[in-house]
Amino acid sequence: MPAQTTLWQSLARLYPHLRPILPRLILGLFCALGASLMALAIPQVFRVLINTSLNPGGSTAAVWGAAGVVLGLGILEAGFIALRRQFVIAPATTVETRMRTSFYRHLQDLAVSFHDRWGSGQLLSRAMSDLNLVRRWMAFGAIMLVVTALTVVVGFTIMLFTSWVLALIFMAAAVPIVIYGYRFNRFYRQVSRQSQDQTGDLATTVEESVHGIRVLKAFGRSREALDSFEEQAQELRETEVSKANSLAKFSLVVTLLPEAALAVALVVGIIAVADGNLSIGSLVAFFATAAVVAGPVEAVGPLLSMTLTAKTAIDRHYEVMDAQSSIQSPQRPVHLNDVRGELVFDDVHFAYPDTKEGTRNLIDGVTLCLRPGETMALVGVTGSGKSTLLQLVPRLFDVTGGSIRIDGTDLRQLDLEELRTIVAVAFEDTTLFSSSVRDNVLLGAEPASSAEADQLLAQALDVAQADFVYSLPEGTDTLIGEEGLSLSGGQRQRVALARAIAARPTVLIMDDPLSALDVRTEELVEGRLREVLADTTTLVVAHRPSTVSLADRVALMEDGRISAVGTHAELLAGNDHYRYVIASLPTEPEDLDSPLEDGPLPADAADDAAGALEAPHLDDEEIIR
Ligand SMILES: Nc1ncnc2c1ncn2[C@@H]1O[C@H](COP(=O)(O)OP(=O)(O)OP(=O)(O)O)[C@@H](O)[C@H]1O
Repeated sequence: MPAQTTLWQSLARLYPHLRPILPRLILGLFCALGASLMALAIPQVFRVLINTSLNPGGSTAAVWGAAGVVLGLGILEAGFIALRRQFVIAPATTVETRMRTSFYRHLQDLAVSFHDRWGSGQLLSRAMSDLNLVRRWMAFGAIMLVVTALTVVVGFTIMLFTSWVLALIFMAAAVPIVIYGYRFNRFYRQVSRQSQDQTGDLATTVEESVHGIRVLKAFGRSREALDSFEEQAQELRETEVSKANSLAKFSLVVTLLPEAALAVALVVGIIAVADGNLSIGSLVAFFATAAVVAGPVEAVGPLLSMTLTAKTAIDRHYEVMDAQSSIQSPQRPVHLNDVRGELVFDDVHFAYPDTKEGTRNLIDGVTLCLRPGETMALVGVTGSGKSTLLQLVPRLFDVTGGSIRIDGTDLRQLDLEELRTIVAVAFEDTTLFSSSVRDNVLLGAEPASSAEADQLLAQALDVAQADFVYSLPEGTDTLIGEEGLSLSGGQRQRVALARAIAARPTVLIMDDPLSALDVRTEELVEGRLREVLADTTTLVVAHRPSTVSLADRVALMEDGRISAVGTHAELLAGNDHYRYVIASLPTEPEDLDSPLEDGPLPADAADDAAGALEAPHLDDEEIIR
């Protein structure tokens, strides 16, 4: 539940963003005020004109003079309005862009656990529509609210001096408006918050459906998805209708009551003129001023609603901006020179934040040592926490107990950016960005020159067996579409693997990144990886015996710990649980789409598990380190 704040507290949070543009906003305010004063001055010209020049014996020249003054005032009013726009629009869009950029930067900094909790649509609507609302309020709402208030005060003062009796009648209408406005404010704040949250939920639904369109179509669930979307859209519609109704009622009260008061004032005014207590010119000036004041009074409803919506948008913005990243660089980071790549897990414990109390930690005392340059496969039954353990290395999550060290230094002592240069990750679920193959592959690389970039790109694509990119329409410059949807699963995996390789990491973390490759391509990739990344320490989650057999050693994960470490052959020979896990792994790739997919399976890969059974037997105790 978000913390409740008052309108002023919420608006005050904008001050740091507004400070740099304050002079221009103030100039804009003066211009808006100038425009209002010009409008208010026009009735005074009428008063003078009617009371003097239109009387018998009045001069025609005075009428022309008055007309000229009215025209001049009108031109000045229009000029002030144009200047107001000039002063405020550009700086307000600058503030909007800056706020949006800092919002995006903050999203990048926030830990994965934050993104696990928040729907993407909620973040999207905060980044786009909420900041748009804030900008419109800054550029128009805030200024007009001040100008409206001042115009009403100045206008009412003029009306008071013109005829205090009529002015008090007009003023009487303000009492019920203020009372009703208080109720409107409370209701409208709630409903506008609800509507903005529902918009975010709806955006999440659209995002998920577009992302999962293949699954929806394949399972024939498009109809159900549409029904659920319609239901959400309907809820949003109802909220919007109740928002609009509440604003319409408030606007009605704000318009009707002053009009009714003016009707009463007209009767009283005419009687006063008939009795000789008020001049005709003053009566005309009073009503002309009332007409000028009526505009701002009627605008109070929409302006108030705009302000309340902006308040909600500011609150929603700061709910994200106030979230602290639980994973940060230390104040005084340790810098590692010449990293060798020894990776040590020392009694590592971890539980996800939403884990029920009293449940055993998912990672419950993992102790493991990877020597520099070693390739270690991580094996375990599904759900045993292998992927979770890998995510602790680049600090996507932090350990809740124990430590992970690179070359003897706790990861938490390293600068995050430096850590993520040392460690590169290739996930099974590959995310490619909407840009060229080249940009995707070189995402984590820091080449010194474009020639080096070309070389890195070619080498990474070669190692990942991703030569297919050269036959794409624009070669490596081909845009691979939103999240690489235009590529097949295996192609995407190879581009993502090339990305990890191009980063030239000292420690490479791979979460079953070759699952979509056929065994022979996988073997080729592994072979080339060994050559190119001979000094790279690699920890790879393996779901196939073929991947396992290519590793120097294998670590077996069981009940949140590493229960055995050894070569594939050693473990097969001496560990029942390992044999059980290996037997349950699929031997076939999930997606045969490589250029070599039609080739025969190499005999050694096919016979892998069986052949290894003949390996010598070793005790678990003997092989664990
Ligand atoms: N972000 C998360 N928040 C909460 N729980 C999670 C999260 N990610 C995974 N889990 C839970 O942690 C457990 C281990 O998941 P993990 O993906 O690490 O297992 P795994 O051994 O890699 O499984 P598999 O072999 O099927 O990929 C699962 O029960 C899963 O539901």
